[in-house]
Amino acid sequence: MTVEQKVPVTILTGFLGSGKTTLLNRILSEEHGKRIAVIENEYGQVGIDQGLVINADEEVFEMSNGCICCTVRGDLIRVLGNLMKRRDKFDYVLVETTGLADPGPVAQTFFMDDEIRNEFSLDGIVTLVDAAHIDQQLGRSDESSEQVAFADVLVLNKTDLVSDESLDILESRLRDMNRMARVVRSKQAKVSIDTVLNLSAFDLDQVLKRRPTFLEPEYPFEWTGVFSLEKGRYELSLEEGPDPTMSLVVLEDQGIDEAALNAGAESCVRLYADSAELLHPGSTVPLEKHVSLQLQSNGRKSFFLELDNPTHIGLFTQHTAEEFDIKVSRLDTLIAKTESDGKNDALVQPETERTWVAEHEHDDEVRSIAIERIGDVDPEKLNNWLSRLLSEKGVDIFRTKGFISYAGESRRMVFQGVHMLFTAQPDKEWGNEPRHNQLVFIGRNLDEEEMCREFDKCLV
Ligand SMILES: Nc1nc2c(ncn2[C@@H]2O[C@H](COP(=O)(O)OP(=O)(O)OP(=O)(O)O)[C@@H](O)[C@H]2O)c(=O)[nH]1
Repeated sequence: MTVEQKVPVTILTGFLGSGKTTLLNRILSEEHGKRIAVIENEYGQVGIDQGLVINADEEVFEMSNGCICCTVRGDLIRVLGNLMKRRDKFDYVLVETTGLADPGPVAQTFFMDDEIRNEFSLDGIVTLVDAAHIDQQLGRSDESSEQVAFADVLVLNKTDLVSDESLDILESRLRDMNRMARVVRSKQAKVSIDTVLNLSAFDLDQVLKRRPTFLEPEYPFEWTGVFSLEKGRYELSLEEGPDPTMSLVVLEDQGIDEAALNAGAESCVRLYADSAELLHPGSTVPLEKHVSLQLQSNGRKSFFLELDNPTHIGLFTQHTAEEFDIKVSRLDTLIAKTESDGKNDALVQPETERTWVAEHEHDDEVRSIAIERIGDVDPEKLNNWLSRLLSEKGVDIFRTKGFISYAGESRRMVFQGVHMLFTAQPDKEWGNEPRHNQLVFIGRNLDEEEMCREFDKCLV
C-alpha cells in the first residue's frame, strides 16, 4: 500500500469541556466532500458524547475502558481494526479523545502497530483550549499540559468569555509551551476546516527530537513471567494482593529474548482490549484470552492451567508477581511430593521475568459519577441544586453533562457544564423514546451517594 492510500487521521484533544464535540459537529456538518468516521473515547460508564454528536452519515464508534493511558492503544487498535472492514465507507478518521487523556499514547498507536501503520497516517493533532479555564487546568493537570505540548494546531476557543488582553497573555503562554503549533482563536470552535484537516502536520522526527521517549509504550500489565512447561496440569496460585481482582493473559509459545518479549507484549495490548472473563478460584485459565482472576476470598487461591503440548507460556499480569506472590507448580508432582516429604519441588521457576513500569502516575482521585433515572425532573429544583453544587464544588467538578427530562417539556434537555458555568438547552423531541435522565459528573472528591440523593429530590 502506498502512502497516498493511507487513511488520514486527525486527533481532537483538549481538556474537559474545551469544545472538542463542538468542533467535531462543525466539521461533520460542513460541506467538505469527505466521508468521516468518528471515534469517541469516552470517560465514564455512561456514553453521553455519542448522543451529542449530530446525526450524520458518519460512523461513530466509542471506546471506554479502564485507565485511559494504559488501555487506549489496545482499544483504538480494536476499533480501527473494525473500521478497516468497512474501508469503502469512509476516507477520513477523526478521533476525539477524552478530555482527561494524554494524547501521547493515542498518537503512538499510529506508529507502534504494523497493521495500523500500514493503513492509517496521523495527519495532525488539534488541541482545543478553553480560554476561560485553561489557566486553572494547566496548574492542576499534567494531561492538560501534554495536550498543549503535542498540538500541531491550538484552537484557542471560547474567546467570548475573556478579554482581548487576557487572550494575548494566554496566547503567549501557549506559544512558550509549544513553539511549533499554529494558534487560531475561535468562538464556538468556529475555525475553517482547512486549519484542522488535511494538514500533513504530524512529524514523527520532530516529535522524537523534542520527546525521545515518545515511542516507549505504556502497557496495561506490569509483569511477565515465562515458564518452560511440559504437557500436563499446573496450579497457578496467588495470595491476596492490593486489588480484589487481577487481569491476566497467558500466551503460548512465548520466547524469552527481548524481541520476543516485546512482540508478546504488543499482542497482549490487543488482548487486554477485549473485555475480561471473570474467573473464580478453581477455574482453568484459557490461553490467549483476557481474564480477570477473582481474588476476593481469604487465603491463597488456586487456578489451573492445562497444557496439551510442551510449551513456553508467558503470564502477562496486571500487577507484579511480588504483589500477589504468584506461583506456578506442576500438579501431579505437587500431590506426590506433598504426600511424601512435604517439600514442594513441583514449583516451577520462570525462565525469565520482566517488569513493565508505567511512566505515568494514575490520578486516582479523578473519577466520574453517573446518575441514571427514569422519570421527570422539576426544572426549578434541579437548577437550584446544580447551582448550589457547582458554586460550592465547581473547582473540583471539571465537567457536567447529560440529558434531562423536564416535566411538561416535550423535548430532551441537554445539560452542559464546565466548572461553575453551566447551561441547559432543549434538544430533540423525546418522541417514542422512554423519558429518562442521564447525568455525568467528572471531578475530584465527589460524594456519589449524596449527589444521587439530591438528584432524586428533584424528581417529580
Ligand atoms: N461560551 C462559549 N461556550 C462554548 C464555546 N465553545 C463551546 N462551548 C460550550 O462549552 C461546552 C462544552 O463544549 P463541548 O464541545 O461539549 O466540549 P468537549 O471538549 O467536547 O467536552 P468533553 O468531551 O466533556 O471533554 C458546551 O456547552 C458548548 O456549547 C465558546 O466558544 N464559547
